[in-house]
Amino acid sequence: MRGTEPYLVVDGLMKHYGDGEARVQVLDGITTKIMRGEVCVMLGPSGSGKSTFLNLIGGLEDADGGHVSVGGCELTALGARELGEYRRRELGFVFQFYNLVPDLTIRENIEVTAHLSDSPLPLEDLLRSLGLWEHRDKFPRQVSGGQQQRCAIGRALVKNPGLILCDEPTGALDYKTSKEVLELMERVNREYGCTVVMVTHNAAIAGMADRVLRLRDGRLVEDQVNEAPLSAAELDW
Ligand SMILES: Nc1ncnc2c1ncn2[C@@H]1O[C@H](COP(=O)(O)OP(=O)(O)OP(=O)(O)O)[C@@H](O)[C@H]1O
Repeated sequence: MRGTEPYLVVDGLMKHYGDGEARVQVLDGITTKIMRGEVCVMLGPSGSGKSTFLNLIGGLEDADGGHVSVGGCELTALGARELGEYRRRELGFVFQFYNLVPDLTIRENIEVTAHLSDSPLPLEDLLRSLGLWEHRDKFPRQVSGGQQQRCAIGRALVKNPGLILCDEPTGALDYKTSKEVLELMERVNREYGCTVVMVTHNAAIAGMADRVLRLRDGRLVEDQVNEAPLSAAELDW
């Protein structure tokens, strides 16, 4: 559901780790513009810098050079406190291994982040929409991996964020459950209008993207708009 307004603007983004012989240039001048409401899929081999890219956009790490702006807010100019506020207001994160709190129920895992928002989505509607209503009082260990990932998506979404960053969201799931989670992400994007940036090893997932980015050795070797994305249900691998 791509709009026409640039939402995530990345210009000449640089990041390295280590010094001297141990120095690794992880991101080497990334420049792209992602429109509001786009589903953007980033592909690239292991070690190409995908997670680092997400961490910089998510304000979890500092860049060495270049600029990132999200919804008109220049991240590289923000201090630690303002970055925390940016994450709270604008961002939802979804990880490969769900990262749920084991001692909280499914409902409570989502409720915790709802409290961080000034305008959270209604919890009951969200639990029903995620297919988690009947599991709401269970603990994460009592539900399947797919249900745990649905809960993690709910936790990211309940804040009603502008941007959802997903790092290998289907990496730990089987084929059928992966498709269900991707269909949920598609619905979330359509219904709530949030921009989605999804990092994955699975090239087939690029079929549902409005924009495909491909990283190799810290450089963007592809930045392509997909004029006719497939629905998540049509993906196959
Ligand atoms: N905190 C760190 N300190 C030192 N090197 C790091 C650090 N984080 C990442 N790296 C290195 O940066 C490079 C890119 O890592 P990154 O995790 O961004 O790649 P990736 O494309 O997400 O890989 P994968 O698909 O395996 O998750 C790798 O060579 C990695 O070893």
